Amino acid sequence: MWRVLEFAYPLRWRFVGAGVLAAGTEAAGLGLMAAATWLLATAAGQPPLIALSVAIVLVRALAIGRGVLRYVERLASHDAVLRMVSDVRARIFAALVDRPPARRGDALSRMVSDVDAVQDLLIRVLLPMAAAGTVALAAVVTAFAADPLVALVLLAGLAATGVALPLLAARLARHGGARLAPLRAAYAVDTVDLVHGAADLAAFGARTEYEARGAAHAAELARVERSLARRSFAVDAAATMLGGVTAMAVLATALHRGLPGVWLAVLAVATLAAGEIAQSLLAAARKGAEIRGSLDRVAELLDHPAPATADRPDAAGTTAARAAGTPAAGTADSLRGLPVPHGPVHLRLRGAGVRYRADGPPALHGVDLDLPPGKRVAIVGPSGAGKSTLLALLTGVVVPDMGSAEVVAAAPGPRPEATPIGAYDRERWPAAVTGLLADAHLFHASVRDNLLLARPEADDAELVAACRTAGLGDWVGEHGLDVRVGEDGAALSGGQRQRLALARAVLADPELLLLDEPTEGLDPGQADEVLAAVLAHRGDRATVLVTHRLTGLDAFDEVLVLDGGSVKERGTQGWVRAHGG
Ligand SMILES: Nc1ncnc2c1ncn2[C@@H]1O[C@H](COP(=O)(O)OP(=O)(O)OP(=O)(O)O)[C@@H](O)[C@H]1O
Repeated sequence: MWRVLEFAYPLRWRFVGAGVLAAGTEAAGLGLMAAATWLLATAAGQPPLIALSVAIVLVRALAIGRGVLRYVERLASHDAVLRMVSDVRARIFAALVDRPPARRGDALSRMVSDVDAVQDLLIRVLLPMAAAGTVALAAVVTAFAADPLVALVLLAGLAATGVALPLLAARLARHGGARLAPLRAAYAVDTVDLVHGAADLAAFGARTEYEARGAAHAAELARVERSLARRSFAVDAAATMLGGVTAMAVLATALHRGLPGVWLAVLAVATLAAGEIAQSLLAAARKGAEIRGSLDRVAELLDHPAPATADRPDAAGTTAARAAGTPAAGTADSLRGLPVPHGPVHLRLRGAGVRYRADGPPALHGVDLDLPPGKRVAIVGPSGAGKSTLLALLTGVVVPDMGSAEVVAAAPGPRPEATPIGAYDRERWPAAVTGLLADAHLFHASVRDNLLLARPEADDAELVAACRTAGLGDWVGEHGLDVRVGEDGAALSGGQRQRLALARAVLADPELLLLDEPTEGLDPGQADEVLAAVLAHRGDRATVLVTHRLTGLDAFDEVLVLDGGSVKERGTQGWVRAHGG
């Protein structure tokens, strides 16, 4: 909680203002009850109207003031919280972007609810607690002025309702959350499996079994939720009863102490009202217990920016940032670095190795590769050989654990001869090196928007030309650029999806184009045609192609065969021909 509250510090006066308004609202409510009771009790004695006029004005003022205060308080508290949350959201987003894709999914799916928890912490937990605590204390102090013993009884009643019961409610909520979380997770997994896997479950006759499993989890979840709801209602009922008992105890004490009749009425009604304010702490305590996990996750994300490769505490992003002399990854600053060179770049891998897990085998090791401007390299190898990892080194998403991945200076200058790729401005690095990478994502937007991502200033003619190069020219001619592609390209066929992703890479037109199996899903004839068109478009600029097929590699200067993370063979065009390409 404290880590998250650091974001509230710059807005502290706004929060103090919101707290004062919240306390004012509660105080106005309590004052209204007390003043109205005094007015009714006094009016029963039929005094001259002049004796009641102040109370009448006060009741009106408090009745109107309470509504106005509540409105202004809502505006002020939400304004402060939304300012703070936008800051937290930006920091979390930056931390997530720096995570390796493999570790983003879970954090991403939770991000929305976890950030909402930050909002709830202030609006539903801390501000109500501060307001209720202040007003309850003010009520006790006021009662003290009437009679110390009455104040003591009131204090005991309010402490039981506003402290002991909320602690119990928070404990129950924590305990309940721990029981519900795995059941809800299982239920969510069942639902996703049943919806996304519906076709496969039907194809393998497993639908009934999966439905039965989902129904069993749902029934168990409902049973646990019912039992927790019963306990929670019992606490609510105890709080209501305690409010009544406190009011009666206050009344009895006031009678015993011989307080005047009007005071008896005012104290009894005001005690009931104060009890209600204390009861609102039950909801705050429950909410507090509910959002604990979310706050821990937010704090963890803010405190420990993820390394850029999976499960390696001291790798990638942080190494890159250190090498570049920039702050650690996870902050927006980590995206800044050296300016990306204009014009052709010369990249070089020397003994480069990557290890995703400290206790696992390296995904890549001892790889040497020279990529001067204009060179075309093909990387072939079986699945899991490390081909995509090699491309990730060139994009700077992954930083080598062993060896180096560097940019070689074109001419001697003030800079060192070679600079790590990770030292460059990550936002702008794609101008030098980018392409069609593994599992390219298509956005739930139009063809045009998906393409413009690569080059926002491109005009329609350039978009259509890129589509034509990728073999999507006819389709775009027929459907236009404004047709929407669906979630991750779901409205397109597999081949169209792949071609659109390729067109985007072609449009980006970097100095070094990376293509990770760009023709996957196309039949061999089409694949050769598309690859030839892309290479023709590239002209004499550098390209690295990852492929499973040896055909069509005549146009490449070097072929690298990767297996088990290391280079097993390397050759030139002659090598390809000798291997039947
Ligand atoms: N984010 C990751 N976390 C942990 N291990 C990973 C991660 N990415 C890849 N690996 C592992 O590293 C090895 C190399 O993977 P890589 O994706 O580079 O292979 P590839 O040659 O591109 O395979 P494919 O042809 O199937 O795409 C594999 O054993 C893979 O399981």
